[in-house]
This record gives sequence, C-alpha cells and structure tokens, in this order.
Amino acid sequence: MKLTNESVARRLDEQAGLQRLPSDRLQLFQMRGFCPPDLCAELIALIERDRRPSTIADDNGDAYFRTSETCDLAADLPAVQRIETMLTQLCGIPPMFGEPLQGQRYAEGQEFKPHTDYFTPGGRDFERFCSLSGNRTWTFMIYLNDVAAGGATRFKMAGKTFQPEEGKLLCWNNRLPGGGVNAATLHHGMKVRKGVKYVITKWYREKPWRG
Ligand SMILES: O=C(O)CCC(=O)C(=O)O
Ligand SMILES: [Fe+2]
Repeated sequence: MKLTNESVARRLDEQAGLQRLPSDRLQLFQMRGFCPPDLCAELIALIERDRRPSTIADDNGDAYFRTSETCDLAADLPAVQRIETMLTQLCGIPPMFGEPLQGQRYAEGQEFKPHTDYFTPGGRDFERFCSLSGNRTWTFMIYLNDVAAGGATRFKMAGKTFQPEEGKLLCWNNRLPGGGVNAATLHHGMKVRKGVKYVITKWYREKPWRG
C-alpha cells in the first residue's frame, strides 16, 4: 500500500466523531471519548508501573525542557494491542510505520515545553533519529485522565489550546501537503498545576519503523 501524505487526512475526515480544526495551516483533529474509561485506567496502571524520566532528542541545553516521565508500552500487552487496533482502524496507517506506543506522566509542575514532533531536517539529531525510518509524519495523542488544573496542550501558531480530558484523542499531520515539515505544529504540553496528567502518544514515520 502506498501511503500518500493526503490520504490519511481524507480518511480521518470520514470518521464519525472526529472533528477537524478549521485551519488552513495544519491538519489537526480531535475526538472526545475515543478511548473508553476502562482502557484509560489500564494504560495509566501500565505507565505507573514502568515510568522513567523522559529523554529528549534536542533539548536546546535546557534540562527543564521536558520534565515528565516516559515509558515505552510493550506491543504484546493486551491493553496496548487494544488501543493500537483502534488507532489503525481510525487512521488506516499500516502498523509497520508506527513507533512503539509511549506513555507520559506529568506530576504537578511538570511540562513539555514548545516543540515539534518532527526532527528538523539538517538539525543536530536528524541523521541519528531519521536515517532508518524517515521523519515523523502523524502524531496521535490520547489524554488518559481529567487533570484538576493545567496540563493543556497549546498550539501557539495555530491559536488553539486543548484541555486534557479522559479518553480525548488529538491527532495532527506534522507535514505540509507538499511533504516538508510543518512549523505550525509547534505545541506545548503546559505545566500541570494540580493533579497528575497521563497521555499516550503514537508517532508514525515516513518509512517502516526500524528502531
Ligand atoms: O502532553 C502534552 O500535552 C503534549 C505531549 C507531547 O507533545 C509529546 O509527547 O510529544
Ligand atoms: Fe509533542
């Protein structure tokens, strides 16, 4: 199957319950209640079990750039298989293009400062992270819980902020229609002010994933 840059957005446009953000700068969709509460709870338990401090490809020398904790979620776990199947049905991207599912946990005061999910062509980390699998194409992110205060995801250039909410999916195309990277996807996982925030993230690549 040849996966074109445009075919994913077209498919997402046809999915019931998925809303497309009105914007000519980026392709971004949201869906409330995508992940059922029991599955959100299972995924949170897995993140609690396996979390470790997050790393970041290029933190611009700022140790506080991404202060959350991360974990890779093993593909053979039943909860992971369940959400992966739901994502594949939604977007139609063959699973071979996907990186392993990741979980993030933000405690009070933690954040992920403004960044893009793609690697900047020609940037310091590009060769290291993209030579085998190509750059990131689509991001699918799911909030697993309601957060008492803070923890929104802000797309400054697109002028849009999303509040965390149990089961809510956000997804966006990191590329422009012509194939280059889209700087308007810049986003900020804002500080959690009260409570704990859990998300999972699925990133897809231009070529089949070779980790
Ligand atoms: O937690 C958020 O709101 C954003 C997370 C994010 O941008 C990422 O993991 O790449
Ligand atoms: Fe991100």
